This record gives sequence, structure tokens and C-alpha cells, in this order.
Amino acid sequence: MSYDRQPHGAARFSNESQSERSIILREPTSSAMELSGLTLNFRALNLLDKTLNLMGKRSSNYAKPSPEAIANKKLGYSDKCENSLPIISLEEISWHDTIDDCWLVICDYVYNCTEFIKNHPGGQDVLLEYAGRDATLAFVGSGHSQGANRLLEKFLIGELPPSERIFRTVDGIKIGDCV
Ligand code: HEM
Repeated sequence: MSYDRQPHGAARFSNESQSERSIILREPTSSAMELSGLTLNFRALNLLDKTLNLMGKRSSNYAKPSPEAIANKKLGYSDKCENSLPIISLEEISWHDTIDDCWLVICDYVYNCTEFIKNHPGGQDVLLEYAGRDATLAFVGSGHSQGANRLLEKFLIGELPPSERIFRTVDGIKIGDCV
């Protein structure tokens, strides 16, 4: 059995079918998300999750929404699981990494930017660089206008599963800052 390198550090065995993507192997850089100089990997998130449960913080935090959660609501970002949006995993997103099929993750939400990529005022290369993965830091860091944020809504196609979110958890605990 041989294996092929795939975009963004993923690798898969050549006899693997599309439906068996769960056995994809990844290098540490693609299973981790770098934000504000802090690298949170999924193991760390799980640990945080368990710790918060043990400390009983989860229920008390959830009972009273934080100011950030209220601000997020105003921006249209929910702090809970939005049943209306399809849940799309990072693994699935990583397959959409070309100029003809470009998905980005910004603040735990998934955007299909394929139609927009060639018209992006900042050029197509910057979008392509983040195609198939998290672009939050780049998007926020390049100081986009409110207009750009509104435009983003046109391309919204889903959100990350709660276990893969780094800005919101399913119980509303916010881990990082967002736009
Ligand atoms: C779907 C996601 C994105 C949308 C909808 C979007 C939209 C826009 C819009 C409307 C502008 C014009 C200026 C403004 O209104 O702020 C712009 C400029 C720009 N964008 Fe994006 N953008 C996206 C993602 C990104 C990403 C991931 C980067 C990565 C660095 C980026 C980098 C830039 C830069 C550098 C400019 C400035 C161009 C200039 O002033 O010459 N954008 N973007």
C-alpha cells in the first residue's frame, strides 16, 4: 500500500476511497491552529474541556453570557451550535484548496470563496494561500472593512464541528477573540 501526499500536510493511502477519509494522516502543523502566537491543538482543547467540566465552570459560565458572547450575537456570530448551518470538518475543508474550489475558515465559520477569489481586491494569491484552511488571523490581521465582513456573509456555507472550534465551544465558552 503506497501513500500520496495531500494538500496542507495531509496524506492518504492510494487505495483509500473518498468515504474513508477519516484515516487521513496529518502532520502536526495541519492538526494545530496558530492564533495570536498561541498554538492550540485538539488535544489541548480536549484537556481544557475536561478541566472546565471538572471545575464546574462550564455551567456557571454558560448561565451568564459574557460581554464577548453578547457582542458576537450582535455581529451575527452565535456562541452555540447553530442547527441551521451545516457542520463541516477541517478535514473536509482541506480538500477545497484550489482556485476553482476555495473554502476558507474564518472565526469557526466556513466560507466558499470560489466565486470571489478572482475578484478579491487584495489579489487571488492571498486567498489561495489559505484555501482549505483557517484564514482567521490573515483576514483579521489585514484590517478588513465592515463592508468586507458583510460580504463574507454571502459566502457562508457552514461551521466547524464544536470539537474543532477555537473561538466558540458548544457550551458557549469563548477561547479566543474574533472579528
Ligand atoms: C472570503 C474572505 C475575504 C473577503 C470577503 C475579503 C474581502 C476584501 C475586500 C472587500 C477588500 C477591500 C478592502 C475592504 O473593504 O476591506 C479586501 C482587501 C484586502 N484583503 Fe481581503 N477578503 C477576504 C480574505 C482575505 C484574506 C484571507 C486575506 C489574507 C491576507 C486578505 C487580504 C486582503 C488585503 C491585503 C487587502 C487589501 C488590498 C489593498 O488595499 O490593496 N483578504 N478584502
